[in-house]
Amino acid sequence: MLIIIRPSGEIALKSPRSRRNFEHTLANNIRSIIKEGKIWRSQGVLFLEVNDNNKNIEELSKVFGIASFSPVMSIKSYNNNLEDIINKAKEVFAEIVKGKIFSVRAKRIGSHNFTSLDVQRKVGEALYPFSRGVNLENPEVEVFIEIRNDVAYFYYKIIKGPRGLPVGVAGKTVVLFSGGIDSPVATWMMMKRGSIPVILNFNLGGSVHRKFVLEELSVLRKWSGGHKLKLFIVNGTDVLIKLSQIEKRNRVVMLKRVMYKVAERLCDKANAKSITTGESLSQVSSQTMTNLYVTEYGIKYPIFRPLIGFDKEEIVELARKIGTYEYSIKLPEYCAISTKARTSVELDEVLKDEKNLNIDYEKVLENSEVIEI
Ligand SMILES: Nc1ncnc2c1ncn2[C@@H]1O[C@H](COP(=O)(O)OP(=O)(O)OP(=O)(O)O)[C@@H](O)[C@H]1O
Repeated sequence: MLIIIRPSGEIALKSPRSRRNFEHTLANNIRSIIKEGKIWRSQGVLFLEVNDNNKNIEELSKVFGIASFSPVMSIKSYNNNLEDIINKAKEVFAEIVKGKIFSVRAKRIGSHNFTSLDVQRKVGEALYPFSRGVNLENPEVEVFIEIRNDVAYFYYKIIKGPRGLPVGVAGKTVVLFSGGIDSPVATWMMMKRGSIPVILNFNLGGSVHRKFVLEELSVLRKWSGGHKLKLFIVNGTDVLIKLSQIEKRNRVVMLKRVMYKVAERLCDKANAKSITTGESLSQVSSQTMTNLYVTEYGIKYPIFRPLIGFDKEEIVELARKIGTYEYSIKLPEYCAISTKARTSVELDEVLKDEKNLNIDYEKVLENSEVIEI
């Protein structure tokens, strides 16, 4: 089976060098998902040749960097002969247009002694007797012919990809991953922009928490362009016990600060250049602008919050589409940390608490469980 894969529109807008790199990463990602066959680049698209029974093809709709793809039939070296194209079109499409109102769409790259309009008209005429008529604006089925130099491709299915950029082109980010609804969506958004997530979870609910995090990550793994996901699980209850030494009103922001600080150490270790969270402005009291300012004060890496402007309904909609929602909602409430924060903590107080607590972030990270998914 031959498949034509169209990269996201924005890849085509890059400089020739970046475009080549992006397409190359996309091809590698596809290769590691499809696991067999041949893949090659040609004039802005990728071609993939695989066994007809390859079930992994469906996974292409989750590969970032793909705008769409189509299984195609092709004829080679037809010597600029429109008759050959018409005959092949009849062979491929007669059954598809049978009893239906249809339209033919044709595109061309290269020099030929006919135009795309000629192809549409002639193939339309040839298919007409099999059909119920032609309607260019509102057909029941569309059939496509794409002529690229001396090869003509025929297809009738355009399957959408998720667009975005191939995972791997944008470097690594450490994601603070709670297992709630938001952070899996934030992880997905960063992968959509080409970043490889390194997952950091503070376990606050023992084996139940661990189980849901792993399940959500196995869903996200389907969107990772074949890249393995590395998960670091920190013992969050140990941290909570330490935090019982400070005033209740500062604990939630302090816990978040500990998370950011450990994430900072993990960035150093994993060569990641940013931290990502699932925070959305003012969603809960720990996510007010003041509290976010205090939480991230002095952190040396940029903090990305891809959901900052989203409301909960929008996030839920995305979580459903991604497939993590059904696991996130089962995560018990005790794993949510933000319910009892003051909306505006004092930076000086928190910095003083931090000094007194004197947590060894390096050690916290060293003691984490590391899993590769
Ligand atoms: N246990 C945790 N381990 C790692 N990161 C966490 C943890 N709890 C919270 N975070 C990070 O802080 C962000 C905000 O968490 P918070 O509990 O305040 O809000 P939330 O809306 O419930 O987020 P989520 O739905 O992702 O749990 C999370 O999106 C995540 O990035």
